[in-house]
Amino acid sequence: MTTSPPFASPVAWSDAGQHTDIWSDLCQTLLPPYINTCRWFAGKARQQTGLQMRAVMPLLIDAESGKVAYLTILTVSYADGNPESYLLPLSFVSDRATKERTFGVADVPDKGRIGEVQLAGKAGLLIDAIYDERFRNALFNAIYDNQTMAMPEGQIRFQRGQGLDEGDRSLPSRVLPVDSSNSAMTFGDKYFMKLYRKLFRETNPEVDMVAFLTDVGQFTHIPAFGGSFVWERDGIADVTLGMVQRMVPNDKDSWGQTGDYLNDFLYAVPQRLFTIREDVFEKAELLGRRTGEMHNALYNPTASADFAPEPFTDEYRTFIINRFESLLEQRYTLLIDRYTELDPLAQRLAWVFMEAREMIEAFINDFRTRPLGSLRTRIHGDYHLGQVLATDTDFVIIDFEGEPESSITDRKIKHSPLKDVAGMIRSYHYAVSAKLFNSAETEDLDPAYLQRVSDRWFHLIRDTYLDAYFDTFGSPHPLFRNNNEINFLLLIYLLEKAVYELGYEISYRPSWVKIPLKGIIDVVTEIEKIRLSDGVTLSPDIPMLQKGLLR
Ligand SMILES: Nc1ncnc2c1ncn2[C@@H]1O[C@H](COP(=O)(O)OP(=O)(O)O)[C@@H](O)[C@H]1O
Ligand SMILES: O=P(O)(O)O[C@H]1O[C@H](CO)[C@@H](O[C@H]2O[C@H](CO)[C@@H](O)[C@H](O)[C@H]2O)[C@H](O)[C@H]1O
Repeated sequence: MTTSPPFASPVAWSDAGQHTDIWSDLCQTLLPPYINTCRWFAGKARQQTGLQMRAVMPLLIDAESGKVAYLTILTVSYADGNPESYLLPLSFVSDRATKERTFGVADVPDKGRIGEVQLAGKAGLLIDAIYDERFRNALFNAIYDNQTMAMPEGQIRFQRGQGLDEGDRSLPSRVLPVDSSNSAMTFGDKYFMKLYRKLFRETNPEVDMVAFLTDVGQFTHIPAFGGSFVWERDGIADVTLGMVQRMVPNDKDSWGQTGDYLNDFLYAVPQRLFTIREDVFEKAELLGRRTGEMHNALYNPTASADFAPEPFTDEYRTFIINRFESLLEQRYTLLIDRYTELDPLAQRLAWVFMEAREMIEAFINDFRTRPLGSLRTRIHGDYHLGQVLATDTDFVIIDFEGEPESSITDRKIKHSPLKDVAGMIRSYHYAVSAKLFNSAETEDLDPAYLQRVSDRWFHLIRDTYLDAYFDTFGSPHPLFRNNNEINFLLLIYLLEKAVYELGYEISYRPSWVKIPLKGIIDVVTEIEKIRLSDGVTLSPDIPMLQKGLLR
């Protein structure tokens, strides 16, 4: 990624920390196009109105040469809604470094290249510093050494956790080639470091969830905690910048493992054979059990207020209803804006969703008054197959950061654990839909046949997962009052998750939009069944689901 002519400034890279001009110039030139290519930048689908440099924090990355990188915080403003802040670490690699055969331009992959720059007459490349090994090492060693670094504003506190072993300083590192909401690095293939991209003025929930699950819940199916680094300022809430965990040796996550199993399934589909290997059921059962154990560990009536279980209060109901309404509003607006870019099937599904608006709103409204005796606790919050690493014989659950779209305060709200269960059920639905509807093997098959087969696979795996999950609680359990409440809450959370996913896919993977749309329509079909058998709950003047539009 290059620009021509290169960005030029009379200021040398090592002095740039004191010069605000260079940063405001970069915010007008190289940085906006760059961040719009990054997977971690969530504002791509929104109308951006400006980019400002909020903070510039120097970090010494090479003591001998005095080289620095900068941890910068960018604030992006939008035509609608609140601004967002992102962490972008920056490093400068001079052309000369390449000639001297030290770390150089050629070592930086395309996705890390921000643009060519000329600083105080020195030509080189401005890069995302995670691609500079010296920067990665500086972060890791600062955690190992429990350093505190004074910054122009406040300080960065690096804190080592129990999972980081003595002697493991200065390990070789690399950036993991995963495309996700944050950036992932490994050290000595023994430690995993996550650099948070979207920042909030609050401790990241991942840090307190992992601490609670390890110290109080004694839950062992998460990676051991290796430390964190946090930006601290007087009188302002801390901002978590990154975290280290033990690396879990795994071939793939459960999304990849389920995808492999689905390949076997897929090859038999054109021959009209329905075959699911016993291993697939065993894995779904084991995952149901591990999910139940995680929720048992999070259910602790004697825990401090942050984690103690709570009933379904009016305040919570209002929170869910308001969130649902604003999610729906945003999603309908996004769908209308992007409608012409959708493929024909997605367009038909989008119509059914739009026609179902009144029914969905009436269902959500029912949540306001329905008596609920179940309880709420802290939960994972963004639970799906990609958040579960598959080891040889078991599972390890990762990424307790919560939903990337929500504020940190909202991510700490207690929910029924069924919200996580709904997340995993949605994920099984995603896995089979993505495989059957996006593969060459099934391209020529009748879509109605594919849909039947896909639904059958999904229902069998979902029920296996659910049975194993509920078995871990024994019966009855204070978290779940009765089956009626379980069914109602699952529907609410399934619908909420699918509506959330719709926005996620429009922003990140438009060709996948039909998967959450189908998920929404399936839940609305279930709601309609309730409505037909219970004329009292929902008003009869609301139109029925317009499935005819799918033809
Ligand atoms: N402790 C770990 N050990 C090994 N790999 C991990 C570990 N934690 C995360 N990963 C890998 O990094 C990817 C991204 O991590 P995740 O926590 O999901 O980040 P994000 O918040 O960006 O979604 C995961 O999908 C997984 O492949
Ligand atoms: O893992 P993240 O915290 O970045 O979560 C976000 O990205 C997920 C995709 O990577 C997204 O998950 C959706 O797609 C998955 C398949 O790729 C599927 O298994 C999930 O069920 C579906 O929700 C997640 O919603 C988003 O928050």
